[in-house]
Amino acid sequence: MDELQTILTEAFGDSSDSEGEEEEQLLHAYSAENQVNGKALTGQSSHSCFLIVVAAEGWFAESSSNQAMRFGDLPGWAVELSRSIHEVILFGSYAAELENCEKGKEACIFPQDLLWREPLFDQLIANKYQPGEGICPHVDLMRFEDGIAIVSLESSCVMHFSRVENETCSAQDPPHKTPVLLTPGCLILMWGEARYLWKHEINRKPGFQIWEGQEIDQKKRISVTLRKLGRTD
Ligand SMILES: O=C(O)CCC(=O)C(=O)O
Ligand SMILES: [Fe+2]
Repeated sequence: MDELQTILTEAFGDSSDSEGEEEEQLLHAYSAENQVNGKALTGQSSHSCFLIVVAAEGWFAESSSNQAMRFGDLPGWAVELSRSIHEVILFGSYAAELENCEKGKEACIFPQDLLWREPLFDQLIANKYQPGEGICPHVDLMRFEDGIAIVSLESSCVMHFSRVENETCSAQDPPHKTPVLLTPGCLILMWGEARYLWKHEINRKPGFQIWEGQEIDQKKRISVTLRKLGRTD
């Protein structure tokens, strides 16, 4: 097994051993609210692999650089990452189905048509945020297809989701925001309503990163977002 595979296996587990207990512990399907189809699948503690590969790419070597993008052929590690996300979704869907079956609910972590498209992702963006820096409320550009994955690294933070139609809210009537806790190594999957009808944001200014009544200490944070460009024909 090559080094990259070892690193990815540490982060996501060995998908070939789908009956292993390790994998069972590996994934904790997490969803903030049922109406938000953004799910986070939390891997084991080790997410240093992505930091290693991001460093190896030489991205962020300059303190002034805080964003790197790739279109089309993704670097090998991102292809591996896409594969791991695919495996995680397959396993997570199975686990969610079992759980929801008992509750008589429908389960879908990521739609099958998106999961099996080729390639799963062909655009990558890595963002580096210093403490206090975040991202304003937005819906990702329509040039990207449905089905977006974000891997959140280093600092924990809270991502807030708010309905698009809340745009007209006044200062007296601020939009309702649904918080989702992102711990290091979290995978966020945005599709359907969560991708098109909800804005997402990370406000890391003091007073906004509250989880269970506690302000989360904000450190440097890196995220890796994977998307697929829409067809132009
Ligand atoms: O940094 C993040 O987790 C979010 C990134 C994001 O929303 C974007 O690049 O569109
Ligand atoms: Fe986004």
